Amino acid sequence: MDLEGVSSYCRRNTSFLHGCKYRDTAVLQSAYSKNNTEAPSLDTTFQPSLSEFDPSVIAARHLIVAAATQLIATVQSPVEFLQSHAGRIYDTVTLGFVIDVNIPEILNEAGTQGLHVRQISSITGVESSYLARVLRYLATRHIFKEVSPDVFAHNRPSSMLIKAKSLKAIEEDPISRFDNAAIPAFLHIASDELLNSSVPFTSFVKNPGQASAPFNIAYKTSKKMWEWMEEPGNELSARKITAAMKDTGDAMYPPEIFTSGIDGDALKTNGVVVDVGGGSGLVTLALKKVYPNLRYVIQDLAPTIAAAGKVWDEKDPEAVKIGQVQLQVHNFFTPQPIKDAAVYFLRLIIHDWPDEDARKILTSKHVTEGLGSGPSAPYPLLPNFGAVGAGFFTTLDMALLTMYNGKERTLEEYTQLGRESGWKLEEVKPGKLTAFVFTPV
Ligand SMILES: C[S@@+](CC[C@H](N)C(=O)[O-])C[C@H]1O[C@@H](n2cnc3c(N)ncnc32)[C@H](O)[C@@H]1O
Repeated sequence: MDLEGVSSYCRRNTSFLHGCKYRDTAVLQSAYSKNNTEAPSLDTTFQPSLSEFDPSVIAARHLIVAAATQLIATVQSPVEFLQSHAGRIYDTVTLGFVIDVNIPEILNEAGTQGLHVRQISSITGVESSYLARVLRYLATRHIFKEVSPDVFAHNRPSSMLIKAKSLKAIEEDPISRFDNAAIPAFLHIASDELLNSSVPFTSFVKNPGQASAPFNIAYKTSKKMWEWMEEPGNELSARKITAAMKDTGDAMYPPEIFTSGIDGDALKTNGVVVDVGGGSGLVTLALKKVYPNLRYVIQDLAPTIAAAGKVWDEKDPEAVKIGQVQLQVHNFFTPQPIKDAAVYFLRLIIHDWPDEDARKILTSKHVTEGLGSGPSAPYPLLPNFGAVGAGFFTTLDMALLTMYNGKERTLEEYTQLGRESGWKLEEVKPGKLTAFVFTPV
């Protein structure tokens, strides 16, 4: 069913919700045609276009999804509604499985006519009846489509599961299979490290004194996940997490959300920006494009800095060669070696840690980023747009609790954290990722 079909179906069947009405789907359609791109269709693979970041598209999309989700919660039998929620664990499990056995790449190479499960079985070595059941579970939830009985092909959401390498390259070098494939890496982590760590969730929350986080109970380690990743045997986890962090930003967010976090033009030429816990330097890449007169230091733990070196060799080797960008091994619980930086930029760092550790990290930093905020949805929708608005951040909040006993913080919580560590909250720059600007007290 195309967009107009969904819209007219909704109009015919309910007059209840503000969001799921013709106006919003019409806004979507006109925004796509303004950008000369096709409005989304479930039947075609995802083609990124400018329209994805068009503010009117984002606003209309949020309203439609918030309305549709609320409509389901309202009209579905509460028993069925809860049952379907309890079963969502299998969304995680089946997504992890298809990614693990490279089905997205196999179907990509098969093309639009799709492939019978028997043929998928001969490539993966997985029994075809299991494949049919898993793929049907996902196709029933609009991930992949069953083009004829037992024949599956890609659709719009499933096309995002395709990794960045061919099947042959993946088979030749399995450890690198998630490199440059942020979304598959993220979903695989969800079905593996995150799912394992979620088993002791209830036990931890009832008795938080027993370990640092649910992750530590599940993996029988006292190390934080970042240190655990460095142990022999955990190389694939480390590669996946680096991959998931590296490009999630590129795929999900426009670069302005980083660059608007600092007023780089107001800083002195050659002023230093320290990208603390910078991973592969995604933030620095975006900042350097917009503020080329500044110098940058990307700090992280040794294995991540080694991986970052490879990324910069590919993306901007000159910047490292001339010293404009420096990659530095630094543990942020030890004293900051760069004393006179203009800005210490922390993205997605503080939320990984409980308050006590967050206070230790915040000894010499100026900018951090946290919870998204934006306009409220109209009545009768949930003001935070429910699953589509605050939804991702509440999921992230649970994942952070599970992996590190970290948390997404509110403005008040950030203000308090700053106050307790000698920093005054100067400014809040709203956006998809809100930037909180702190200066020393
Ligand atoms: C959630 S990622 C954020 C990466 C990056 N700031 C970004 O926004 O893409 C957290 C980063 O913190 C790093 N990290 C964890 N513990 C650290 C420590 N003790 N010292 C320095 N970096 C650390 C991890 O290696 C990882 O790259």
